[in-house]
Amino acid sequence: MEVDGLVRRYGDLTAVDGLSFTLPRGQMLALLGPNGAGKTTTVEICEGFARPDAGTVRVLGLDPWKQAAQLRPRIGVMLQAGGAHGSARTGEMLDLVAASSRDPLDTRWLLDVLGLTDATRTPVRRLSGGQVQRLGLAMALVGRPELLFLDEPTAGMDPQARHLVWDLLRSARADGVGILLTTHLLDEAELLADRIVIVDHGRVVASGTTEELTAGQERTLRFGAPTALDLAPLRTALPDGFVVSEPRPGRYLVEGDITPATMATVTSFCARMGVMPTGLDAGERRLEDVYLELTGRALRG
Ligand SMILES: Nc1ncnc2c1ncn2[C@@H]1O[C@H](COP(=O)(O)OP(=O)(O)OP(=O)(O)O)[C@@H](O)[C@H]1O
Repeated sequence: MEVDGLVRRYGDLTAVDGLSFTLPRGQMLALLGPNGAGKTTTVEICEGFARPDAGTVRVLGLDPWKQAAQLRPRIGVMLQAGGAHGSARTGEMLDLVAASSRDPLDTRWLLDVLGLTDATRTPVRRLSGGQVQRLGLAMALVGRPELLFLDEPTAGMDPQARHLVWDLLRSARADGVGILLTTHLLDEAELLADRIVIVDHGRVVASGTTEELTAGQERTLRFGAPTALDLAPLRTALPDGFVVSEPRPGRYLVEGDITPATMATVTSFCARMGVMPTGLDAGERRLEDVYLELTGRALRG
């Protein structure tokens, strides 16, 4: 899937402002961004539900707006609201979607995999929030899509359901299914996605693998040990330019270009002193740190 220079306006508002990214077949890409960043608008255009004002979009080699009828049977869409009729029963709803696809998965098997067998005869409106989400995922998967669009798929799910869904998405990807995921759960993106695209104000502000986004030389190393250690041997053992201090009793800080050799020096110093370092931490940046640096901490409307 290729999105190039995508623009979408609503009156005076430019919701998507020249957005570009690619999703290779069989990979999982996470679109991240604050509320109102333009993610849903982008995904709707890729699904063929909305028309772009400018730019080009190719999904499975097709133009999603002009060739929507050809594209639809090849993609699976999981909507935030679930997309199921409230009065239909869970099993009936899934059967209905299955009946409209050429080679559907076995619906009983799918309900079982998603832990919905006991809810087969339950009207959709009586399902819990997490069950509705799982039904939505079943509806997206039942037609054996080549590409899956998932809008916050695990929002409102308990940890058990979330792990189940993650496993299911990993096995779909292993079967060659491409996945475009939007999520506000940065640990979910970090855990699952091959590539991350961070969007703000309708533009890409960063993209790459988690490792690429969080890369950079660490500048601090912290560890805990008994208070008032004699730090002179550690200072001697470290290269010039390193600063070693005990900013709080029992918490030690090493500042400089932290490398594996720095770690080794610190642990062998501790061994010589006969102390056990605790919480040895090289100030590793997480996706959340990068995300907040790029998009700020201010709340969005
Ligand atoms: N049909 C519409 N008419 C007018 N404005 C719209 C319409 N759809 C979206 N917008 C506006 O476009 C902007 C982008 O919205 P969009 O739903 O794409 O953001 P999002 O990144 O998906 O946000 P969220 O994380 O809250 O789902 C927002 O300011 C939104 O209010």
